[in-house]
Amino acid sequence: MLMYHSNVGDKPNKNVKYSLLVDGSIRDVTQEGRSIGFVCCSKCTRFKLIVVISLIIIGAVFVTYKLTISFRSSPVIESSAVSFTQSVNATEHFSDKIRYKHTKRHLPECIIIGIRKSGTRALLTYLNLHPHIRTATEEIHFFDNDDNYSRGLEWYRKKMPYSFPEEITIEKTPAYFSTRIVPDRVYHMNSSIKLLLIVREPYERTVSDYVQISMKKQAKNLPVYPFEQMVLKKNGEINMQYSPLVRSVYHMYMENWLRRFDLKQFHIINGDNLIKDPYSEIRLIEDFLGLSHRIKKKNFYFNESRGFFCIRNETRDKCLAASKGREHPLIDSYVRDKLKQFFRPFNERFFELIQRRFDWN
Ligand SMILES: Nc1ncnc2c1ncn2[C@@H]1O[C@H](COP(=O)(O)OS(=O)(=O)O)[C@@H](OP(=O)(O)O)[C@H]1O
Repeated sequence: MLMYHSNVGDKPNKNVKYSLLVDGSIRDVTQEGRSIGFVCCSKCTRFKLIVVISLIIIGAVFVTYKLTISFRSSPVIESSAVSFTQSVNATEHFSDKIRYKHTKRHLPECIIIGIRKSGTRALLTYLNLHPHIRTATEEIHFFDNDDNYSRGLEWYRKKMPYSFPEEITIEKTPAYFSTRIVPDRVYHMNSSIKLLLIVREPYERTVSDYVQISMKKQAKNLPVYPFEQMVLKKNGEINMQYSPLVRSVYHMYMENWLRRFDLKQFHIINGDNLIKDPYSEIRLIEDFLGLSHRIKKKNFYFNESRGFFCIRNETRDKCLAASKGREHPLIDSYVRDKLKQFFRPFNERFFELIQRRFDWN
């Protein structure tokens, strides 16, 4: 039904305020909307015809727009049905299972390459709040695992969530940062990819890595030794064979990545700050990815019992799994100071490489 101001008829009827186009004819109505009869189309002026045609075009554009929106909001459940409760508790899995029309699986345009135990899961979970970011739920280990890599890029692509072309797909596998072959392989896939690297104070990260490995050993009934015994040799020297410690010597790995990629392709996230102030770190990432600021302060709330930030939006309220934010053992202060001292020159080298400092030293 289309309305416009009317002046039809030989003798203007004061009651007539508008005419409606009904089935190709024009019907006059009063301002109150009462119909007072049909007026023959042949009396239409050229002006009125232009107005009618314009309104039809506007209507057609509006209908097309509405149809586009409805395409996007009518998901197709791809595999097993997921209940609403599941969707709230495990939204990342949920987004993997539903497929919106006009979406495809895309190779990632951005990868979280590490560093292990620096908050990579929290980072991915937070970024998943953004309406233009799609994240792969699992760590895919494509570039660091020879078997997976030999399956080819098509295998990798199929591990990605469905996304619209304008959305950014992100995968995280923290082992990428410390695996020598990975930069070459990533470069081969996409030399202009964006890389997110989250780092944490190296001593804290080492302890976190130790705790993770100890828990896994415990679960397999394997013996677990104190941290101090693992990081120091019997003669008191630092045990450079201990992998959680070696993984905190960031500059070695960074040098390897910078052989392939320009520093501009990296955004480095302060993992210690992500714990304290996730919102400000996420804003910087939105800028780096060229996205509008859609993740808001209100999406984060501090959960007292967890001692960490959790997230919420209209559909979900989520804290990370209990395996994130584990209690750390109390470490002998002599060993702690010795390790911090040990990391100092390596940290300096890392700061030089990334042209930025953290307050670790
Ligand atoms: N919001 C929130 N909730 C819980 N935990 C948080 C959060 N933000 C950052 N962190 C820190 O993330 C640390 C685990 O890092 P990763 O996710 O990179 O670990 S992993 O490499 O994927 O295993 C984890 O380390 P630990 O404290 O040693 O468990 C946390 O300190």
